[in-house]
This record gives sequence, C-alpha cells and structure tokens, in this order.
Amino acid sequence: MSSPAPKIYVAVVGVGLVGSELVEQLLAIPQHTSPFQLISLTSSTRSIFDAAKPIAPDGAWKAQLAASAQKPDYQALTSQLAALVSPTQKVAVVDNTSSDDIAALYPAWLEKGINVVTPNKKAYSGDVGLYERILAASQASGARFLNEATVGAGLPVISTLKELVTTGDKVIKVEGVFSGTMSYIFNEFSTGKPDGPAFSSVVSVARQKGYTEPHPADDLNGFDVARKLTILARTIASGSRTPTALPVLASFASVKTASLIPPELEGIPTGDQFIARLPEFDAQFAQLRTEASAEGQVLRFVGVVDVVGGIVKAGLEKYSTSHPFATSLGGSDNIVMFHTERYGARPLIVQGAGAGAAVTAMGVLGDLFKLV
Ligand SMILES: NC(=O)C1=CN([C@@H]2O[C@H](COP(=O)(O)OP(=O)(O)OC[C@H]3O[C@@H](n4cnc5c(N)ncnc54)[C@H](OP(=O)(O)O)[C@@H]3O)[C@@H](O)[C@H]2O)C=CC1
Ligand SMILES: N[C@@H](CC=O)C(=O)O
Ligand code: NA
Repeated sequence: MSSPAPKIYVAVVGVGLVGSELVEQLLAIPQHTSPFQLISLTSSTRSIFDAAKPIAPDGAWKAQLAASAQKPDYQALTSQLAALVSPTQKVAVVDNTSSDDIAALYPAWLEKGINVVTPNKKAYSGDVGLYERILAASQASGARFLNEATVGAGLPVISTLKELVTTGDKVIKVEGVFSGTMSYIFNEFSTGKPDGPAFSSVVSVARQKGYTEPHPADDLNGFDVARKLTILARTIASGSRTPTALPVLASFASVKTASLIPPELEGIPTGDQFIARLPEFDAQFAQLRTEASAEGQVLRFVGVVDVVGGIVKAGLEKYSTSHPFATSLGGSDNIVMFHTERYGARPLIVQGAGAGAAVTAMGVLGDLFKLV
C-alpha cells in the first residue's frame, strides 16, 4: 500500500479582506480531509512561520499573528519554503496583497519549485519582462502559477479561457463588464432614468462593500479593467497554437483606456482623500446619466479583447435599456462573453458576482485545489 501524498504546505502573504477570508475558508476544510497545511502568515507588519506546527482551526490565527514579534522577511520566507520543496512535497505561496514588490518575487519562488497562487493582478498585467520571467520560471521548475481570481474574482474566467485555447478553439473576441466596482456603480447609478443617486455616494458604498481596490481611483481610472484585459490577452497569446493579431502589450498601460477620474483628482494619494473630494464632480456624472437616459440608454464600463482585430480597450459606453448589460446585471456582477469559432453566433457567457471577499477567496482556494 502506498502512503497518501503529504499535505501541501501553504504560506499566505497579505491578510486583508480577501486574505482573511481565504484563511477562514482554508481552516474550515475538515482537518481529516484537508489536503493543505497552513504553515505561515505574513501581514504588512508581522509574520509567523512554523512547518512543524501548522495554524490550527481554533479561530486564534489573528491574535497569534498580532502577537508575533517577527517582522516580514521575504528572503527568509523564500529560503524556508524552498527548503521544504521535494519531489514528494508541494509548497504554495498565496499572495493576497496588491503589492508590486510581492509580485516581483514570483519568478524567484517559481524557480525554487514553490507554486504561486494569487488574486493580485500586478504581475501578470505589469511589465512584460516580469510576465515572461514568470512563464519561464514556471516552465523550468514545473511549479504552477495560478491566477483565476485576478479576472472575475471566483468566476471561472481564466480556466474557461485556457480550456478554449488549449483545446484549439479560435477565440475571436472576449468582451464584457470586468469590474465589480464599475458594475455596481453603473448598475446603481444609471438605470435608464434621468435621475438617481449621486455618483460619489454609490462609489462610497462600493468601497464599503469591499469591491474596490485598496485605492478606489485604481478602479475609476479604468486601470483595474485594463489589467484584467492584459491578463486575458496574454493568456490567449501564450496558449494559442498559432500567433494571434493581438499586440504584445508592454504592460496594462498599453491598453486604450478611458479614465473616469476628473483631472483635478489625479494623483490623490489616499483613498479617503479621493472619496472626500468626489462629490465636487457629481453634477458632471449626473449630466452623462441624463444624456444617456434621453437616448433610451444606460452607461456601462466595458472592456474588449478583440483577438482578430488586434485591439484591447476599456471605456464607458452607452447601451440600450434592453441590452443584456442593462437588463441582466445587478450588484457587483461581471459578465464575460467569449466569442469563438466553435461557439459561433451565440457566445459562451460567464456571469455572476465579480468582486467581494467570499467569492474572490473561493477563486483562490479553487486554484489551491488544482495543485492537489
Ligand atoms: N476585493 C475584491 O473583491 C477582489 C480583490 N482582488 C485582489 O485581491 C488582492 C487583495 O485585495 P483586498 O483583500 O480587497 O485588499 P486589502 O487592501 O483588504 O488587502 C491587502 C492586504 O495586503 C497587505 N499587504 C500589503 N503589502 C504587503 C506586504 N508587502 N506584505 C504583506 N502584506 C501586505 C495589506 O496590509 P496593510 O493594510 O497593513 O497595508 C492588506 O492587509 C488585491 O490584489 C486585489 O486586486 C481580486 C479580485 C477581487
Ligand atoms: N476592484 C476589483 C476587484 C476585483 O478584481 C473590481 O471591482 O472588480
Ligand atoms: Na475568475
């Protein structure tokens, strides 16, 4: 009789909204069936690591982390995790931050055989050099880079796209509403009526509900959608059997993106300051709503990866009040339409909540299960 595979060691970096929920979901798996052992937690100020004594499902992890005298040390964490990797022992780091510095560590982790799972969009949508180093390191060591939650949170967007591409379907266009924040804002703000709630108030609620990026301007400037489109474009380009017409994106900044940030609010350092000044611009947004309503239309922030036309773009568009983007979206819903050769005139559609801690952590945990 062969003995069962050892449990996968998991180190979690970033315990904010999504990270805390992920820890709770991981620890809620019944111990006798769980394929994981949570051996390390790192916040922006503290860290704990003990491979011999995994974190227990007793609800004490937050207090344990808060009481730790150990400061985050990523060089030490990398060495400690690398020392655990063996042909029979899998190790994974989950990055739940939105940090560029943590994203820059992925190639080093992957090179050492440490799997990387993340909802953080920074690496795969950032500088093309980092993206290429991630692919090369993963290919060289066999360690996996899994990022389902970076697009559509827990919705099966990346896995669906990978399956379409690897099975040889030809993706023609991927389009949709890719931002939970933008979806919530415009579902509430622009319903087809000429009036409604103030723009700044719906942005504040989206933030309170945990949909926005740590700085809500990263949603409103369209960068979050541009990052998601970059991830999709790169996933298509790297998996396709033949070259596509898609441009090689130097980074998400190469995506044609129409920002919603009033010029006066560009560069405001904190989310709180940004939210405080947003009401000054409510009248401008209300005017857009009134104009759309007069044309029988609603406002929606959409993104397109046009594989055949070689175009990747994001911006605010108007849709008839009978269009699916107007009729079928609610809350933080994302809708993603995959137009492909096999699906013909009726696209494959994925729809549902595209932001929020519970569904995002589920997407991350789902990726961890892909390592089992
Ligand atoms: N919220 C959502 O609906 C979704 C989020 N995501 C992505 O998930 C990630 C997390 O989002 P969310 O939980 O909402 O954001 P939060 O701001 O709540 O959490 C991020 C956490 O990362 C911590 N952190 C920052 N830098 C470091 C560091 N160097 N080392 C350790 N910890 C660090 C922060 O700590 P501190 O606060 O002390 O700085 C914070 O607790 C982001 O990349 C986001 O884009 C993806 C899909 C949906
Ligand atoms: N801020 C993002 C969170 C998920 O990626 C969004 O609103 O979609
Ligand atoms: Na997803």
